Amino acid sequence: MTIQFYKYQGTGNDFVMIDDRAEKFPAEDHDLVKHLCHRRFGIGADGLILLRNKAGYDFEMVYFNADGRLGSMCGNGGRCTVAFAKFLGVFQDKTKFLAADGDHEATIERGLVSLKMNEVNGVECGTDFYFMNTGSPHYVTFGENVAEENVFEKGRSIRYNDRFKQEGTNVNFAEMRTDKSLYIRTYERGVEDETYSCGTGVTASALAASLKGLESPVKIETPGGKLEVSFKKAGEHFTDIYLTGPAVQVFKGEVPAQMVEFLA
Ligand SMILES: N[C@H](CCC[C@H](N)C(=O)O)C(=O)O
Repeated sequence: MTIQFYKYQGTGNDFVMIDDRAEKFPAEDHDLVKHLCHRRFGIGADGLILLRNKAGYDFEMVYFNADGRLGSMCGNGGRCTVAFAKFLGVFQDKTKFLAADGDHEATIERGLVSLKMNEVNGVECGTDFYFMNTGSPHYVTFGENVAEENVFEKGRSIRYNDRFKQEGTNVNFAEMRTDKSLYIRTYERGVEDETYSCGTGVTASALAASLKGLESPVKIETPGGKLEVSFKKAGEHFTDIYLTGPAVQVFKGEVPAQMVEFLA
């Protein structure tokens, strides 16, 4: 069996994207997913996404982290899957799809995908951090000179501390700039490294920043590009959360049968 795939990136968060409407992909083979995501032995990606049919929805997004395990929600991956669905002709103007954390709606305008995220009910406010679930768990810490931060070392030490080592967490380092925009770098669980951008992390950081006084919409820059997060806020209850930014098809290809068999 060969595997046809596309490669997408959303602000540098990159994904192997597979049209699996025929449900042929061996999704239980986590080693295969891990190999396909490997940057030396495979295609190379932060995650792998299957687009599948789902009754009552335009499609379902099934997301795996680069470590091969089924993931929770992925904001940039969600935006890329919407762009892929549009490319495949699965929807026209507005789409409704199912992801790991439930229903999502999205639109595409001038190449920018606007993805509705799940409501956030409650944020843990620590002494020097915020912790919340935006579809995936996110620890957010604010600082200065985030460009110089050792995101890998510090992020990893938080992700593997006593509190988080079991379930894991993503760790975001955010800087509030004088123009009220945010600069964010993220250590991602499941990739276990810094990625160029993390959609659910950018969303969590924008909501955390709103508790420090920033108003919607929040403009964000990550090492991989620019995003925007808008929302409605009532205390620590957030609704109508939209993550907006580019999602780009980079190339398409085929994993040959002997490689799939070798990996299996
Ligand atoms: N890159 C993703 C985050 C994936 C979350 C995943 N790394 C986890 O929580 O296990 C995003 O754009 O939202």
